[in-house]
Amino acid sequence: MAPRYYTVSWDQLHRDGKALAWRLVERGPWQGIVAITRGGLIPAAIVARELDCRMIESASIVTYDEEVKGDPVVAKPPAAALESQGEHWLVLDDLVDTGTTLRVVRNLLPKAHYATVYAKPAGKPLVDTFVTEVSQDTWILFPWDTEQQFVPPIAKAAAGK
Ligand SMILES: O=P(O)(O)OC[C@H]1O[C@H](OP(=O)(O)OP(=O)(O)O)[C@H](O)[C@@H]1O
Ligand code: HPA
Ligand SMILES: [Mg+2]
Repeated sequence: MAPRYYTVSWDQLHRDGKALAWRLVERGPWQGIVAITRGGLIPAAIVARELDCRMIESASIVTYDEEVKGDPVVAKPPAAALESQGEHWLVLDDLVDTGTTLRVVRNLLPKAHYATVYAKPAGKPLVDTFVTEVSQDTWILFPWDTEQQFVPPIAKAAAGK
């Protein structure tokens, strides 16, 4: 398990998604957006709203079971973007970590533009545009993977109560 966590709230994700849209608007116009499910779906909705884009395709690459990594499998190819090899399409994901997922999609859509909200160093060469970098040993906690819960006061935690 990764020793550090970077917790992202819904508000922060919305702000960071809009910051990504600002960077992408000047690179358009885009034929459409390919959202990499499932993590890319919410950033894709935020960016699509800001870029006034209504053509949304999806690609499903299954790699992780919670925090355990396996071999990537294309569970659903981005059919609408395949013919043009992704030219003028924007591929969106929530983050790039090792780059395994984007490497698979890049093989399918070599001419697309690749964007993520967050990026770790090993995955950076695979992404064209991102907003925030975190260290490789940080696990990003997204709002859909977490919930708020009670935390005891510091004094009680320190006393082991
Ligand atoms: O750069 P990588 O090492 O490939 O890791 C990044 C990918 O891992 C996560 O998806 P995951 O496979 O967990 O599926 P999910 O989006 O359905 O949660 C994340 O949403 C990225 O798509
Ligand atoms: O840091 C991460 N957070 C959430 N999902 C992930 N999938 C790969 N890396 C991560
Ligand atoms: Mg994902």
